[in-house]
Amino acid sequence: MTNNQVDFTSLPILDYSLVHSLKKDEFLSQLRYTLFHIGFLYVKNHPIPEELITKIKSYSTQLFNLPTSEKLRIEMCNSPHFLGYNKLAAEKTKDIDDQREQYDFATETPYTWKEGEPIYRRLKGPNQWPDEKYVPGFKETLLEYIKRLSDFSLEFTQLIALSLGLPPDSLYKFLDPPDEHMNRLKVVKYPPLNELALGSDYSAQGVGPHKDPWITFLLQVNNVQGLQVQNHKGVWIDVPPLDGTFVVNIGIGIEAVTRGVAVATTHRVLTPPPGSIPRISIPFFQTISYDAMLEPLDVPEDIIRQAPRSVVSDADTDYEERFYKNIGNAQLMNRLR
Ligand SMILES: O=C(O)CCC(=O)C(=O)O
Ligand SMILES: [Fe+2]
Repeated sequence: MTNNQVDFTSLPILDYSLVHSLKKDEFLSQLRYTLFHIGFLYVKNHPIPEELITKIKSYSTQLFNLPTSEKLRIEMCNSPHFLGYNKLAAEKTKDIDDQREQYDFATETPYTWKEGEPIYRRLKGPNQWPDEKYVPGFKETLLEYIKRLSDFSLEFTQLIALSLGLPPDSLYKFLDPPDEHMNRLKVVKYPPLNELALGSDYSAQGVGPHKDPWITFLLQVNNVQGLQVQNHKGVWIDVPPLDGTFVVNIGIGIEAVTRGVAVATTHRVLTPPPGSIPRISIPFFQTISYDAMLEPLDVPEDIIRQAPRSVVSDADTDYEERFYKNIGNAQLMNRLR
């Protein structure tokens, strides 16, 4: 650990209203500190309308009450784009089942892959939607939510660039052009331990330790705790749900292109304790272009000098190695495991 390494025991709460005020520099300096030392933050007074969030929260609960036949009709295994429903424990982290049930959705995108193109481009294509008779208005509302989060996340990447002394649109070159940019989102349910039928297996994981690919904006839907991030000593720190906030976190792609100055932090989700209601969350992933090359940006020397490094992590590093080599293939392989 270098001298200027600062550890953390909770996450900062950044006030987005400063961004459109005379105090923008104050926001940028708090953001820079957070990127150097934590890579995870809450943001309050963000631009996503509260009525939209209330609707999305309500739909997210309804999705898990759909008839099983309807869930299975839109199962992810039908989709070459890895969109749709996944049963409990269909995914793994570090070879251990993740005890969560989920739907993956994305910006509605046509399927344009042709024979001869890289196979990972098949990841792009349309959603599988539940029948509107079960969730009237869901499709329109979710697409509106994805659009708003897409705009917010683009603005946020400008702030990251500015805080690191870079031109505001520096990170855009790693994204697809706006008319082809497909962002992804999951609606996730983590049942409590007593509903998992794992006997006395108290090692159940909601999601195992990992880092995200690029940048994530997480909505914690209800008041059930479970998300934790790993600080520099390797200690797991709780990230409790806070009303009116998103949790934002930096992934390995942004860490790579900022020369390690913005840190990607390992996180996990614990299974809720016996007797708890299920935890529901909605992570939105701004998606790096599958064709992107992770060439490092020209971060000014004085910024690089200020940034500490050396972090303890329980995340799976194989994924990172694959990711650096070929982003499209890494994303695809991550799905096929
Ligand atoms: O559900 C959460 O709180 C976080 C989930 C997560 O880390 C992920 O899906 O990458
Ligand atoms: Fe994550």
